[in-house]
Amino acid sequence: MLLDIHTLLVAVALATAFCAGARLLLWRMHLAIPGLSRWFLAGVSAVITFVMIFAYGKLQWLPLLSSAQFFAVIGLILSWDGFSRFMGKPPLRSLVLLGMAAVGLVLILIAQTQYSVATKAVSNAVLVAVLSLLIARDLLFSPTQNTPAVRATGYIYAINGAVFLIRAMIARENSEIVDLLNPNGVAAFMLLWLLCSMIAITLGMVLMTTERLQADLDNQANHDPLTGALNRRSCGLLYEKAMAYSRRHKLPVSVLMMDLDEFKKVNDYLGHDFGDKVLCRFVAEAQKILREEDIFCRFGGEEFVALLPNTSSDTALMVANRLRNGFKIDSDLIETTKSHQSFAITVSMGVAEHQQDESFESLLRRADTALYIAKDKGRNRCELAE
Ligand SMILES: Nc1nc2c(ncn2[C@@H]2O[C@H](COP(=O)(O)OP(=O)(O)OP(=O)(O)O)[C@@H](O)[C@H]2O)c(=O)[nH]1
Repeated sequence: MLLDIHTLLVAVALATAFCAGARLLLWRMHLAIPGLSRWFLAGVSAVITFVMIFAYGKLQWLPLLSSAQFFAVIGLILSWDGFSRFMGKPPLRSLVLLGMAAVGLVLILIAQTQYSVATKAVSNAVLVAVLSLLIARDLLFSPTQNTPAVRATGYIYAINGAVFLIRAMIARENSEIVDLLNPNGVAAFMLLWLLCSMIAITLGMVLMTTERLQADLDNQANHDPLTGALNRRSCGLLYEKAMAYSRRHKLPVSVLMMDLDEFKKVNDYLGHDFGDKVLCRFVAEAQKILREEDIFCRFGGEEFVALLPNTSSDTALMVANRLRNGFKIDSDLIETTKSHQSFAITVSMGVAEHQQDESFESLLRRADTALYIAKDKGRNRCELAE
């Protein structure tokens, strides 16, 4: 197969420019997602790199080659910073600046003192390999974002690291052969790899962004925006599953139906915003006290439901009272800060254990009846269903 080096170089430069354009669009379309601006700037750096390599090919002026290497490394540092921001890690701001200054300085010195081409080729390849492997490590071993697109992008960076390590080894033996403008198989392979990896990485960035948007959508569809608790829609499915599991394994399962007391008064006297804060506090308290396997959701307004798998009514009543007391202590604090309005913010609960062959609706109805008995008996109490 005959591959013309200059045609390949033009193809890589064009593909890089298209990729930078795609990254610009990605960033402008999703300004709220962190890191995308860095990916675009990295794309611009890559374009500058190839323009400089091209110019070096024409002019044979060594500082152009050093600048190309400088921009290649800056591009990688910007990408790394972008991935860190995207994954919610602290940005590499100081590292970026330090890296830019150090690499720039070293490359300018190398260009001026005219070290051998081999030294430059080896040092540049090692630098690119190390940065690529660092990015790959962040993507492949992320504890929070282990998604297919993140892993796939991580693998591309890992392969890039390996390719550049091999390039460094070849450059140590023969610096001429790794020269991208030298028409030989190594240079052609390198240009082809750069073409493919640039497209694959940009595609990876697009897919990572799509995954993020999908996760945000799922989150919005399943959670109450005010308190962050699961909403009624998403709980339906989870409840069905938990009930089916308990039925199959003949395990007890109980339900807590909870309603904040005289919440209208809270809103009327202390304001709607304050009411919102009380709702959030209640959810925080519930999430602190309930177990991970318990399914807690905001059923609507100031009403909440929790399904407690593998829990009998006695234990459920104990949990309900613990939650009621925990929330009351919290509300006492609120009361002292608003001393001119003296009423306690409390919660009433109805507790019901699932009976054999009972439907979920009937279980909820019994818990609801118990809740209204608790309200009738003066509120701030938990009642067990018949
Ligand atoms: N701040 C705030 N208030 C809400 C929200 N959702 C529902 N509410 C209010 O909750 C109050 C519920 O009032 P009611 O149904 O009369 O019940 P209550 O005042 O709690 O009385 P009892 O349940 O009998 O103790 C209404 O005033 C609603 O406006 C919300 O998201 N934020």
